[in-house]
Amino acid sequence: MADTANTPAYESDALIAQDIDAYLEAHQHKTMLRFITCGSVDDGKSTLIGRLLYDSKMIFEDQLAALESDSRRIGTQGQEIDFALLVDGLAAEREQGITIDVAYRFFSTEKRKFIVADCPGHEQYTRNMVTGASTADLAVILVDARKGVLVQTRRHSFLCHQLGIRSVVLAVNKMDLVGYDRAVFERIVADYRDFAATIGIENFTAIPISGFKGDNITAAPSANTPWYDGPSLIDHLESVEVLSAADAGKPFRMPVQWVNRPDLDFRGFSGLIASGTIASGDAVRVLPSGRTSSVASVVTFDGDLDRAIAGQSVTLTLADEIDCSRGNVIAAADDPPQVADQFEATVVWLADEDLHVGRGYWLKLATQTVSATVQEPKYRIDVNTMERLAAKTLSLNDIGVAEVFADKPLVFEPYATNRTLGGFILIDKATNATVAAGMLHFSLRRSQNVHWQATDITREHHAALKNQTPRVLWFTGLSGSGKSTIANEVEKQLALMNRHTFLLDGDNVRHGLNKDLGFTEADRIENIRRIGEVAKLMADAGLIVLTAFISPFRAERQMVRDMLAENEFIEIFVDTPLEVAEARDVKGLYRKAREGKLKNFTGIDSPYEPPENPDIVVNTVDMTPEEAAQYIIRRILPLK
Ligand SMILES: Nc1ncnc2c1ncn2[C@@H]1O[C@H](COP(=O)(O)OS(=O)(=O)O)[C@@H](OP(=O)(O)O)[C@H]1O
Ligand SMILES: Nc1ncnc2c1ncn2[C@@H]1O[C@H](COP(=O)(O)OP(=O)(O)O)[C@@H](O)[C@H]1O
Repeated sequence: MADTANTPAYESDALIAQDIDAYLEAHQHKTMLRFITCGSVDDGKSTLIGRLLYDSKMIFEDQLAALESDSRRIGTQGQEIDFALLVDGLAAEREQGITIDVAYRFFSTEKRKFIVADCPGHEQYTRNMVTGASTADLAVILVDARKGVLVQTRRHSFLCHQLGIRSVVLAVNKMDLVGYDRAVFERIVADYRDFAATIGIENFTAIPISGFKGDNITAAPSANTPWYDGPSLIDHLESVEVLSAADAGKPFRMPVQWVNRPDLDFRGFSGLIASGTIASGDAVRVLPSGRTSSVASVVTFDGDLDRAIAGQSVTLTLADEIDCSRGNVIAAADDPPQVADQFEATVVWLADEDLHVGRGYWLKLATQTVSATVQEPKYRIDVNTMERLAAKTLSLNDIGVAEVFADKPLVFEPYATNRTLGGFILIDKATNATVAAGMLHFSLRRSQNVHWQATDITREHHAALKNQTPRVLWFTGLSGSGKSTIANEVEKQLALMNRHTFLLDGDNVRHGLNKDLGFTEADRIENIRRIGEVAKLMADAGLIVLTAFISPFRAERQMVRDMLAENEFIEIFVDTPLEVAEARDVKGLYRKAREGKLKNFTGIDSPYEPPENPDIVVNTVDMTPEEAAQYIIRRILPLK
């Protein structure tokens, strides 16, 4: 009965049949609501989605594809835009190697278009939910009326709130199985309200439904719930304010995606408006440089606009020739976002491999990409109990709060204010996989107060005074491979050639600067990071630096290479087999490690990642230290 009673009559069917152009035109101007459905497998999520699609006479994806090709054939573009939105999001994530188990479905009613992210399964729930929720405006939290608020309900609500979803619908489903009992509904709503307040959800809309029978899905109240005086689910989804509308009221921000320069006469900055509105004549500021100008024109594919708003893709031309490139943000001149390089953030770990504290990852925020490290988490959150737990690292599906340090300033806003400029992902530099999603809270005050001091005597001056080209000769290899012995020999020979050098090794680093560090993975990463920074300063001072550390991980050696000028970093692999180094056992450490008296020993129970493309390889089985040194020097000459 509810089935037929709730099925509305749709004009769109007739319109599609008679005048596809008119249909597409009307369709394109409807607002779009992105929402996520959360619930356990048996909460009736699939039934509900099926019901929504069915009752709204959903345009099935294959029909949409047919429509799309039809529209192409008859020269209309309207339909393609929406579909691309759907497909693009997925493609971008696939490129980043993330496993997505989120099904996105598209449907539309007379009033609005919808994209619903359906995140099935218990396994890897966090990863799925983060993927689905990060772009959603609203969450439908499904609760089985027979079971009430469960641990999953709490977890899903918490995650949605963390990801910035501010519209929550508590859909109390399977009301038919509790006899449409008002008291049951009200008790669940009261329970949920108590919980919601503890995690910061201030309000939500509770609707008693039956996905199976169709009660209160498209029309309310259903005859079975005369006591309910709220909207039907569809009514609510059609009328709730969408995020992009809210974003339009905020200050103007547009991350620059690319500089559009078809010829010498035109230079425009293209991007998607993240918030606010823009019109020609508006004063803008380009960040991080802080330069100001005003908008000369707002250009789109279909011609110039008087005004553009959040959610639109536009090209801006400016009145002045100022520097502005991909990754910059064009913002309201009098209300710009912040610029900083150190932050506190919530980090959701999405990869099988744990977070390496201190390792450099690519951080992508809007159109900006920088190298960044995550510090040891302040805590991680048990998503079932909301408890804060101590953590040394983050594992798959963990959510933690940690400081994040970027190697360059980022234009940002707190995620709670602006999802586009506050949300980021971390990418493993070696595998290119997305390993984390994050939400910036605020910048650390110390990062705002540290500024680069431009010095008059440049690194070029320093090098010229020493009459040499600075280099960092980075020796890497197992303990006992011969790094120190050979580096020492190289330094002696360079000294004979009047070169200005400095050898960094365990004796002068691990006993001083790094005496607080041991041999855990995180400590080794930090050890190499600091040594890299010191080597860089010394190279800036014009020196030829030699370093002799195991430096077991490719990622950190690459990090140091990236820190230095082109061709300055020379990776020298002291390629001594483990058996040989172990037989030498200069300090007796291999024996101790074999006896289990020394943990985390490289080559025994801690990994060594040999270089894939070292600049120089030396073989200490066939070469004496002197020969190896000679060979290295020949390879690095000339040094002027
Ligand atoms: N667990 C464990 N694993 C490896 N090495 C150990 C360990 N404990 C102490 N040592 C001694 O410390 C030296 C290695 O320090 P490094 O700073 O080169 O190591 S790392 O680059 O941070 O991995 C290394 O010196 P070398 O033999 O000169 O390489 C060892 O003597
Ligand atoms: N061809 C060689 N090159 C370097 N060291 C060698 C060679 N042959 C033997 N050795 C010996 O191996 C040991 C290497 O130790 P060390 O230089 O401290 O290694 P690492 O710094 O890599 O731990 C020294 O005792 C050195 O005399």
